[in-house]
Amino acid sequence: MTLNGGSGAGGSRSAGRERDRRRGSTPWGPAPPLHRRSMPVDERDLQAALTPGSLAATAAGTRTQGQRLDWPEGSSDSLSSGDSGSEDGVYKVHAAGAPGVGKSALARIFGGVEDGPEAEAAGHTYDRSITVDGEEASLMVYDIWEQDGGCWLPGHCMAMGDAYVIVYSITDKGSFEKASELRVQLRARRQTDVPIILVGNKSDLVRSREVSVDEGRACAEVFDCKFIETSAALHHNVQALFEGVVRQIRLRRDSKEDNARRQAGTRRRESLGKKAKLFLGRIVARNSRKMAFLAKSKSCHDLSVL
Ligand SMILES: Nc1nc2c(ncn2[C@@H]2O[C@H](COP(=O)(O)OP(=O)(O)OP(=O)(O)O)[C@@H](O)[C@H]2O)c(=O)[nH]1
Repeated sequence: MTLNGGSGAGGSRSAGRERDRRRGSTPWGPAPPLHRRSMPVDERDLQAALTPGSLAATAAGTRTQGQRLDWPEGSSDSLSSGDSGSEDGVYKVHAAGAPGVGKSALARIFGGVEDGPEAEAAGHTYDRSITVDGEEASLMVYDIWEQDGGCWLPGHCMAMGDAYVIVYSITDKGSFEKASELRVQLRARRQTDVPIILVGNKSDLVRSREVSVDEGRACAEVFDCKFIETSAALHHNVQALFEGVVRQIRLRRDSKEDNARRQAGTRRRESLGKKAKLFLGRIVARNSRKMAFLAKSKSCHDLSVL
């Protein structure tokens, strides 16, 4: 996030920033008039905000305020009364990446916060309810990744996310390499199958491109995550990114439920002969491994499939 030496959490956070490390940036115009959904946080606020109760309360507050939160253009998103699928009702999404790649810009677009002085005061956490594929989801996007590659609360950042958006700038090879590092660190910390989306931002800066689309896609395939290129400046693919995040979380949730159902079914079939059971199990496992491999190797750019 572009943070001037302001007050509060934002001010202290920005104190050690090395602004000249930012690359390929051009000023961009104000965001379309959206409802603002952000809040300033400091470390204590964040600790409190991370408790399941307060997250649920935030989500509930979002709904009771009854505001409609629209994407910029041509969106089918709307506020509805349904529940989102995460345990506490809010999907927690972390934006990570090297300095100056556009994490804050993307988060602010999601939160509907306009660029400029208002954004400086807005804080680093953005919540919003969106409807994806006819089902409402509440998202809390955390833009709290520090420039030294850590986070205000590293344990929390790595442990509490329902999804991670690892951003690099297509104009900065170093940020691309950093993204791979982060991906490795994240997988080392998170044993669970948490969705990670690799985001090549600043796709509008075509002349300064240092990372090709193919390199981005290949990296996502190697690291087993999803891939999308965005331009926060042009608001290009930002909606697709956050809708994709929701779809990825849901797909994993659904696949866990399927597995649980399959296991329950297996227990019911215990009366079947042992040999037949083993035989069927092996065929199913072999097929699903094959299918998973094929799907993974072809679909890193498709955020609507696993
Ligand atoms: N041209 C262009 N500039 C962008 C884009 N996204 C962000 N920027 C600019 O890049 C600079 C850094 O953006 P930020 O959103 O502050 O980046 P960040 O990753 O949050 O940076 P830190 O908070 O320092 O980690 C700002 O000047 C933005 O206006 C983009 O898609 N295209």
